[in-house]
Amino acid sequence: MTMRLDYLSIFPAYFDVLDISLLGKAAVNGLVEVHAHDLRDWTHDRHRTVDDTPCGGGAGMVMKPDPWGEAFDEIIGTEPDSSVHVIFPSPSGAPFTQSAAQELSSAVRIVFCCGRYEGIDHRVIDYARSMWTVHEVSLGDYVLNGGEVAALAITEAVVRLVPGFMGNPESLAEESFSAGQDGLLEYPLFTRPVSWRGLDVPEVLMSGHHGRIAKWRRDESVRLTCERRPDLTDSDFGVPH
Ligand SMILES: Nc1nc2cc(Br)ccc2s1
Repeated sequence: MTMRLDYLSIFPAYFDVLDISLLGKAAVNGLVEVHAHDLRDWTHDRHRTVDDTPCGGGAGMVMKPDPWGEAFDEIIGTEPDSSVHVIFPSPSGAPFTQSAAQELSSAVRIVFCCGRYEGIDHRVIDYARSMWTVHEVSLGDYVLNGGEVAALAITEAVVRLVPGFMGNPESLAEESFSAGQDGLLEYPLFTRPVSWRGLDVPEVLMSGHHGRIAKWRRDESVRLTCERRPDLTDSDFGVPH
């Protein structure tokens, strides 16, 4: 099954980067198909205008609905289809999570709508909700200049979970937030040399005692999660299962 990814943006060149590294390889072996589109291709005036002043006043500009609607008609179609996932990165979106990435990794089509300026006319999102499965998502409590960087981050989080993408899918099981980690942060990692600039690999990791190593790793994951992400902990984490 090939996952088709479309990107609508006034800066489609942001997505040239998807031709390199693992993502490029996935495209080559047919796992994903990437299409970036310039929203201005659906304007009809000499200046290829995509924005206008906000109704009700206020600073900045808002993206006009017309180009988005015409782009949707051509890229996605005019019939409702809940199997199409349309993602609007937005500072006011719901936090994007690893479980959302996991769910999206089985999608057949994902369309990223990258806003600029102060944002997109809300009717575009309302229209999209009437047609497809829409996700308004945020990557964190900070504001970017547009949705493109967020779309790239979401793409990477999703595509790496597509079956067949990662050479060694076992490595996914032990990552932060993965189910295999019980949603805990990943433990610290070490490799050779055993001693480096006066800093040594924890002895337990060199002991060859798998039970002790597993316990050390679990304890470190719980410690890190409690320290850095108390929002992820619940009363159970303190007590190893
Ligand atoms: N954190 C985020 N900031 C922004 C800004 C714009 Br403009 C569009 C999308 C996003 S996602």
